[in-house]
Amino acid sequence: MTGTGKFFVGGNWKANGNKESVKKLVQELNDAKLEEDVDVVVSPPYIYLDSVLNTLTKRIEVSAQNSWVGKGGAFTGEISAEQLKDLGVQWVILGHSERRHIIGEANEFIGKKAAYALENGLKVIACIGELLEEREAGKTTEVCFTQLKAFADAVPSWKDVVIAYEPVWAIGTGKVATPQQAQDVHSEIRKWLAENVSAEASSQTRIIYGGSVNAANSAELAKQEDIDGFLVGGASLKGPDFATIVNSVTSKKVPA
Ligand SMILES: O=C[C@H](O)COP(=O)(O)O
Repeated sequence: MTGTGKFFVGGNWKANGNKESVKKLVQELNDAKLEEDVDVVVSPPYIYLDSVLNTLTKRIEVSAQNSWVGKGGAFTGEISAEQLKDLGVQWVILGHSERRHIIGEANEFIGKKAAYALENGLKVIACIGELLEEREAGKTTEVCFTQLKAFADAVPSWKDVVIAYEPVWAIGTGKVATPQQAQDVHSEIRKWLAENVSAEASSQTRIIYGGSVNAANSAELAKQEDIDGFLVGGASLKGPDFATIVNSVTSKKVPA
């Protein structure tokens, strides 16, 4: 089984940066030479979204790192999907492991967020992935499928959803999954989509990998048939490194 979707690379800046470093990063991205056949998205912290939208090349789309579960209102500290849309934001990352495991967001809540974001015209980067102890207990696919099902139960369509498989043990640790480890899970996710959603969702939904992706390891990962791109954390804070990861799409074209 192989996906047919366009290669996709997202840069999740998390809660990093300040006005000066964001300006520098935007400049680096504007100067970068990016392969054409890749969807490129960056995700700055909320407070920099507006300035990034106003200064970043339109070649690159912009994502929020979270959004509120429903209509905006009396929810102190939250940002609604309507507000993100109003600003011109095109994407939102939902279900990131840092929000699941540090903030405590649950599957059903995340699924509702995805449905509400889609309903309001945002595209969704839906994150799933297992903890180290879950992998060691042989529960990787069980955990991923449970998280996937929560999205599937809530969203009306997968057309505007990209799935990011991010094993938690690989995030920010420098311990990247091997290309084979990532490929095995991606292939299981694609099979799950075929069996539980539709053949169309299975072939067309991009399944991207996240977890210690960098400029040195992205080409090998990109060669795997079910890896349709990346969600990059730390390495997305350096424009030239992020551009190298985007351009690893060229190794996809070389038969592995
Ligand atoms: O959203 C991105 C992931 O959490 C990966 O982060 P990382 O590349 O710093 O490991």
